[in-house]
Amino acid sequence: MAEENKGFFKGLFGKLGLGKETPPEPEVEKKTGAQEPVETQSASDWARELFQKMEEPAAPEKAPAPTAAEAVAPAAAPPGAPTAPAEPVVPVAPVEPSAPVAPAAVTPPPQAAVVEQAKPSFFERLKRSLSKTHESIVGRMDALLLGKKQIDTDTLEELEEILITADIGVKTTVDLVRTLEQRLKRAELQDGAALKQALKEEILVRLEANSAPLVVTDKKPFVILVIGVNGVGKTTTIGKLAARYAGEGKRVLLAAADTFRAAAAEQLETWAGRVGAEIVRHKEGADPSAVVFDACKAAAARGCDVLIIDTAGRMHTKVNLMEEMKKIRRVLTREIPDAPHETLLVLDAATGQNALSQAKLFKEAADVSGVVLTKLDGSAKGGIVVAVSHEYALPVRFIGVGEAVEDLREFDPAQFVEALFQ
Ligand SMILES: Nc1nc2c(ncn2[C@@H]2O[C@H](COP(=O)(O)OP(=O)(O)OP(=O)(O)O)[C@@H](O)[C@H]2O)c(=O)[nH]1
Repeated sequence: MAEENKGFFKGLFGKLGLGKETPPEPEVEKKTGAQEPVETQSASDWARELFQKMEEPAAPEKAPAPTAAEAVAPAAAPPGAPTAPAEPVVPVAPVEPSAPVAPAAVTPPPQAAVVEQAKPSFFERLKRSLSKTHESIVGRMDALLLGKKQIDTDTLEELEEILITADIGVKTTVDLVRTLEQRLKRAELQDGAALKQALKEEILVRLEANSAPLVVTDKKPFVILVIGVNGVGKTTTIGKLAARYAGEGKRVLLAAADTFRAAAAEQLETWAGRVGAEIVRHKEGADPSAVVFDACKAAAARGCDVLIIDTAGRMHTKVNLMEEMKKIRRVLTREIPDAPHETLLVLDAATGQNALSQAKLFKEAADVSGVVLTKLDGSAKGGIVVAVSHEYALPVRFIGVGEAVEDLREFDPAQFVEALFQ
């Protein structure tokens, strides 16, 4: 399913005109959700159903067997799919058109087998996503400890090197190793197993110290400003968040303030239609602040619960970034005095140290209040989660482990560490 989606996404959102930065032109056309209504009801019902399923506790062992409908319902249609999600289709044996068939004659599909293959628990998927990171930390640690009778300071020095090269970050690694040295002095690290357990505990302590979920309060609208350089997965993350909140029954409005690229607004519009959200967008090249202004007005007029603002990620220098952010915030606070309620920085975990540099730049320039780490799936650089959280004291709100809508999950430090070490 993920592979299928990948191909679909690539085809649909190919980077048309990427890097093409046209100068802002006077705003000519405006398009809002009001002018082009979306089938809000059915799509949000679909999102609600999906997220109800997602919020079932992730069992490390085995997921409970879903119902017959779940067994055949599509997990997530790719963006661009019809707005109204398809009804679950229960496959039945083909019949002759003229031959009347009694209902009892319909043979149910072999559900259990389909379900087991189609729906691994989120923990299982997380574990799979972190397998390369597991290899780069735990795998190398196992090789280091192989045949070692006792743990000494040399072992910890070698562990230090492993952690630094696994993108845990220099500052966090030094802090971790110092703590392990103290535990060694207290004779707490008798063997390799004790060292591994101690490292796991210390990583968890550091993740938990800065961990906090994103709480969407009843402020109307609750404004989430989404920032990050281009290509990290901002738009996709916004789509997934919109699906989450629409699934909770909230009225969601998206603001397409990434006006540099027409495809960005189109991509967002596709997500809006798909998950039952509304959208405010202007023409390519329009002033992002004008989009924000219109979106604030629309959100207030329509009584929206959540307003999510997509921004362009082409602000390469700190000065540019600060100027652009100041402008957007000025417009925002004029309309909604305490907004944004969350400034969410999206980072691509696969970029490792680069993501860490972005966290530094954006934290200094843009008042970040939470982080989303995307593309943990298949990356060996998952250690960056620990570095971002500990080094910059930024709460990781969500992690992305794939392109599908259910692949964005609230960050749970204990679950993350467990999946990493298992
Ligand atoms: N494997 C994987 N791919 C992801 C994840 N999140 C986003 N992507 C993919 O990353 C690519 C870029 O995502 P976008 O949402 O377009 O990124 P963006 O930051 O909005 O990019 P611009 O619009 O160019 O600024 C898309 O192909 C997404 O499907 C994730 O968690 N895992």
